[in-house]
Amino acid sequence: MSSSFKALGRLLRYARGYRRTISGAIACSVINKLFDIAPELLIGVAIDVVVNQETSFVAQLGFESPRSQIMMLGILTFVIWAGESLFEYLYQLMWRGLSQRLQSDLRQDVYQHVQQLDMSFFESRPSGQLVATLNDDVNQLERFLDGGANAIVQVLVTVLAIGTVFFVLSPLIALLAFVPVPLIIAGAFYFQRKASPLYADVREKVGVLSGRLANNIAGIATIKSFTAEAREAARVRADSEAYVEANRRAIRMSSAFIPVIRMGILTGFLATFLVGGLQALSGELNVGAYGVLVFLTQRLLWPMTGLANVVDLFERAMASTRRLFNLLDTPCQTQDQGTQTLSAPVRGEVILSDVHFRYSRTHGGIKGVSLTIPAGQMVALVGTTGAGKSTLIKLLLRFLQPQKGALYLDGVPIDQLSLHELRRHLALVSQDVYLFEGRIRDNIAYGRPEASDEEIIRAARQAEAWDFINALPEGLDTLIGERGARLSGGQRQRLSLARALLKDAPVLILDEATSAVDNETEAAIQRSLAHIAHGRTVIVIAHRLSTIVNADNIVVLEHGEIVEQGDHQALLALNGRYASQWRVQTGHASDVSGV
Ligand SMILES: Nc1ncnc2c1ncn2[C@@H]1O[C@H](COP(=O)(O)OP(=O)(O)OP(=O)(O)O)[C@@H](O)[C@H]1O
Repeated sequence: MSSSFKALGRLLRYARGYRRTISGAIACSVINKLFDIAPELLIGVAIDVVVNQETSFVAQLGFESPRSQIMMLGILTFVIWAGESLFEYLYQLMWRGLSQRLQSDLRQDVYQHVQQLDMSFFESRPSGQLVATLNDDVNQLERFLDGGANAIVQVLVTVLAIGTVFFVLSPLIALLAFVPVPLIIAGAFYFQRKASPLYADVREKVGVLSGRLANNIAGIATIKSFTAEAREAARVRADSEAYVEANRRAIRMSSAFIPVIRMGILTGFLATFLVGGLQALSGELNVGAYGVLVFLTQRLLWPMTGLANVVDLFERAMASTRRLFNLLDTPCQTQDQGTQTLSAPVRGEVILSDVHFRYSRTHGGIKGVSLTIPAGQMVALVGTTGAGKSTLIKLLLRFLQPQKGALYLDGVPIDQLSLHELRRHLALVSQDVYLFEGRIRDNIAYGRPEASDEEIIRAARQAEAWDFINALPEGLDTLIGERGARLSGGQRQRLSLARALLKDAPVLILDEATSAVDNETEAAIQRSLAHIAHGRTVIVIAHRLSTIVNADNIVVLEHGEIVEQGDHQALLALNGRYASQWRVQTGHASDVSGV
């Protein structure tokens, strides 16, 4: 329970900027509720007018004739109903407006924070879970603010306002009618305490389910090719059932609440009804006051049945709020505090000095790599799978932080540069090409949205992508589908190369750009490599050694360490791991130990 109020406190602090709207919304809810219970008072006053006529309560206010008293009550009734409607309109407008603003702010803030988080954060959880938090959890909060917040305010006003009327009219009956109130409130909090972990569980389960769905839809080709549909359907069923079960436990708890509350209400109502009736009969209590008390007991106690729903909404919303703030509180390991800038023109010299990095989960990584890549050179990283090639690239991009050693760009330690300053000088064609849904033009221009068509076409030509783009009926305006689904693998590779080239960074990094493509694309990339290497530093991770024979330096990695380096001829002459792998790949295999 306390954690829910903590979450609420946090939410209120977050919503500081909306303090005026919140106060306005609360004020409108309060006024609306006061108007809402006023007609019951008027009924009592009307009964009093009819029974007591010239000696009635209204007569004492100066309206002597019973007719003028009734007319006055009619006008008052009109004003009260009109006021109630007006303030209902206003509080709806304010609460809903607030809910829209807050949900949008929170979603944007959480998204912006999540975007800054380290790659390891994304590797350690299913993306669907994040999407669930950004969508479902934000929506829960919206639902609470749309209705729940107003309901809480109005229940409080009801108790206070009706309580005051009761004590004025008959303190004895007030006591009797109010006996169930603490019980009901205690019951609501008891229920809330029990329900809280159940709702946390519901949110958890929905996250798992969304994660599974998103993963499966993304991996649908794999599922189909392994004919694993039945197995996946069973897993989705299990997750979906777990969600149903978690909800069922929460529902069982919330459903028990209302019948219990109703019995409490009955006690209060009966007490007012019987004791008040007897007092009215004996003349101790005014008939009108008796009417008011009987009506108001209902108005007091019935809304409390709604308390269960409100607490329900509140709990769900606070479970979601906690998840959102947890994301917002997730610290970013990669410090972006560098303030140095590189002096122009950036040459693109990269130096690694005794760099160590170990992944905590797999103990893979790199150990003590020192390497100088002079500006303008092409360096190839080769080595067996898992040797640490991609890890080196991630360290250079500062997706990872070295545990020891340092990396330099143009002589400046890269952690002294802001991430923006560092990354704008590095262009990456990554292992898994990611294209965005949209037009070819926007994908190529992703790094420089302001690029002209001429520049886009030049980059496409350099990446040997222009021929196929030009052959498409809609050319650069062709929509390529999610992740570029309407293009071939080779075309996707070429587009991502064009995208990197258009960025025109002094350092170009190609991570296995040639391993997953057809021979023609490989040849095309090889041709463009020779062309694009001109005037910039190129770091290539290659599996096909034929693509990098012209590299200035070929670095062979094994188990995270450099074991050989030199140009193609030098490495062949060394007759070590590179030479043996070269023989395997060119068909002169006498030794099959892989590089
Ligand atoms: N995110 C990660 N978390 C934990 N361990 C990792 C992670 N990424 C890579 N590793 C481990 O670190 C080692 C080096 O991986 P890396 O991806 O750098 O190899 P690579 O040389 O690029 O391999 P490949 O050529 O197959 O892509 C491997 O043993 C791998 O299991």
